[in-house]
Amino acid sequence: MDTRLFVGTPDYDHAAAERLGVLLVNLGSPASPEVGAVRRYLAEFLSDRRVVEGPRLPWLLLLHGVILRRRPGRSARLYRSIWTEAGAPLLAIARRQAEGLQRLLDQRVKGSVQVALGMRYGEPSIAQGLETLRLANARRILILPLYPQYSATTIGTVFDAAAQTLMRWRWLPELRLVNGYGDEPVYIATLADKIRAHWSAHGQAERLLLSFHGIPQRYFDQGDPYFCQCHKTARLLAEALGLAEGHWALAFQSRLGKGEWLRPYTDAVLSDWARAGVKSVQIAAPGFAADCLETLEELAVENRERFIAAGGERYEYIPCLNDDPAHLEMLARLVVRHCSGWPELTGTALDAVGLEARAQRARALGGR
Ligand SMILES: C=CC1=C(C)c2cc3[nH]c(cc4nc(cc5[nH]c(cc1n2)c(C)c5CCC(=O)O)C(CCC(=O)O)=C4C)c(C)c3C=C
Ligand SMILES: [Fe+2]
Ligand SMILES: [Fe+2]
Repeated sequence: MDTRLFVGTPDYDHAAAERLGVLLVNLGSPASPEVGAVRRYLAEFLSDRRVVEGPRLPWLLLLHGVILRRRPGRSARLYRSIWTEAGAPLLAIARRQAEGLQRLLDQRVKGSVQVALGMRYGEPSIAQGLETLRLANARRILILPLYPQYSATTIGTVFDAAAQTLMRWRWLPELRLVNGYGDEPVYIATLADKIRAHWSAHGQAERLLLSFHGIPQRYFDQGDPYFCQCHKTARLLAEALGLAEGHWALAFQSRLGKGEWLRPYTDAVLSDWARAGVKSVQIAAPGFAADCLETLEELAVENRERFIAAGGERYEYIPCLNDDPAHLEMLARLVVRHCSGWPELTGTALDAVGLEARAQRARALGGR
């Protein structure tokens, strides 16, 4: 453990090149699909006040007395069903995203950018990612949470964790935080291309369901913009795909506990559709940048069973953008736009890409 009050670099090399740091962040996964590791992960996740608000003491008693005794067993079984040779899918994909983004930026910025990975829960942590950037002499840092829509439960808590580390740095970097990108024309276009490619390969189902992770309804009532941002992403995507009203819907998945969460619920919509005679559906998750337990198990397996049991016949899950080249290109463009004006980009080919992306955005917004 570092016992210094503030972490500094007394042997700083004044001749060393300054770099631009990009901290790519996602939620994180347990270290292994075993019950103990899942319990540690859930304990960290569900102790986060941004995730579970409300009176502290009753919640901690419930969490440690009941939830952390029961849930890890069930969650571990589900994690085992999706675990890969490279580990948890979310983390394995995040590593490939970070490597791919580094490659793309290297081609264009000639080594002055360092990409690091930080997971909000588990490892590599946000503190470890920031330390990598500090040691790389990143004097400017862009934090890029891989959450297209803002919620206090996701991007809010990423900021908290980064701030907690930076509070101990003697020499702070310049900082920027990407606060969601779910309405960026380049994001919508990349998603639309992915869905159209699926249609070309498999044909189009009767309906498309756009499923987002839910949050408790009362967070929305108290001002969390997540619900509205999900609706905006879904509307823009449906428009880009030319989908008529009635051929698509938005729903929220992954609720936890007995309280009200954002509606409509994904599982209920699928059952209603099947009972109403809809035979084929495709389902995509535009709120997830990488496949994970919530998509690979809940969407691809659990909800399929529900739809078929209720009378549906054809159910296809369309994977997330993951490390698709088009996704990495989109992320590179996002980095460039958000780092606009920072010295590492000035006068480079990337700056030109940034200007073009801004012009594209202005055209898209002007057209609506
Ligand atoms: C009160 C609980 C939870 C809130 C609020 C919440 C919001 C939220 N989560 C994501 C993205 C992901 N969540 C994932 C797993 C997951 N989520 C919760 C609880 C809340 N999430 C739990 C307990 C779990 C763990 C799995 C389980 O036991 O069910 C994941 C997948 C992680 C993985 O390892 O694959 C993601 C991704 C968002 C975007 C969000 C709010 C907008
Ligand atoms: Fe979650
Ligand atoms: Fe789930």
